[in-house]
Amino acid sequence: NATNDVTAFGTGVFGERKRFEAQAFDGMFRLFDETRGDGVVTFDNTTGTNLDVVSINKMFTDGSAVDAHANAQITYDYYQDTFGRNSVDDNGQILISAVHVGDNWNNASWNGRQMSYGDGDGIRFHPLAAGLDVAAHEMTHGVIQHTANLIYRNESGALNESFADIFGVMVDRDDWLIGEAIMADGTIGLRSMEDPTDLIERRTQAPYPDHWSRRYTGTLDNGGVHINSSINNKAAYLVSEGGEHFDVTVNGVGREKTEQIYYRALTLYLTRSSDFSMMREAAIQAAGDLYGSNSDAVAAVEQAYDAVGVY
Ligand SMILES: O=C(O)[C@H](CCc1ccccc1)CC1(C(=O)N[C@@H](Cc2c[nH]c3ccccc23)C(=O)O)CCCC1
Ligand SMILES: [Zn+2]
Repeated sequence: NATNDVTAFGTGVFGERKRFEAQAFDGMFRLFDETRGDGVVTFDNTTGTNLDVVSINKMFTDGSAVDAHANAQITYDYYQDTFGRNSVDDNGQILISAVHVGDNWNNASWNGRQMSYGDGDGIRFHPLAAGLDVAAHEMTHGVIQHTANLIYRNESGALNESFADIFGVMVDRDDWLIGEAIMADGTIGLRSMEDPTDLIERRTQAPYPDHWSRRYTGTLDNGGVHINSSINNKAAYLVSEGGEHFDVTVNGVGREKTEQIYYRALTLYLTRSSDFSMMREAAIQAAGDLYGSNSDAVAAVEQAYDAVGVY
């Protein structure tokens, strides 16, 4: 209840000071924020008791816990402020984050109920909770689950992954890279929406594709869900920023219109089995609904999907 809500402080993985809502209880403090929906809660997976991360005072020193908690709050606020959505289910579902999952685990995940973050091995990855775009990526899987619920394999799965990347970079607004803050191996990020072929995908050791003709057609990674997502990522980038791609010129319409177009397509028009071609139609329809059927936005969407070879 409101009386226990406190403002607490902490230092993130990279030492930056943060301030966030937490809760006082039994003379201690815990990473449980009751001011957002039914709550934002963060726990340390190593304690095994599913207890929220606690502190004897208002200063939290577990960097992963501080970052996971603050990033979940930022992502909650993004969905509320940008789309009027109250958490992953639009009904205030509690946002749970677990940190220090696995043994130097070089990954993160959404398991249908919570976000989980590995500490990374310090060679390939820093603690993944430090990535705001990672938290937003994981929470967006929760949003997708409660909306189009795109099947997690082949083209529908690549769209699932692409939406998670799109809203990942929209929350962490500074660039079009996923994971730029958490790479320990000197690469610029995990994936680039601006130039997918700048980076190599780990399983196939191939550059991420930036055109449908370069799609992965194998069975690894559930049919390349983290690989072919880059085709739709490039299209979304072009809708927003514009550019010349495979001899097609796209006149971008900016991040504000792009995030509204993709959110409307995801929540109103896509279904579990939607493929890339349906993604094109859904984005055209959403852009038309929002900005008019003869708008720059509709033109940008058509040009962008032409540019990546999706019709
Ligand atoms: O949410 C997701 O799609 C990814 C979840 C992966 C997963 C799936 C099932 C069970 C456990 C983990 C996690 C992220 C991801 O894109 N992982 C990629 C890339 C990757 C990260 N660490 C790796 C280590 C080895 C190979 C690939 C990877 C993957 O798992 O493919 C998202 C943002 C950053 C990490
Ligand atoms: Zn994902």
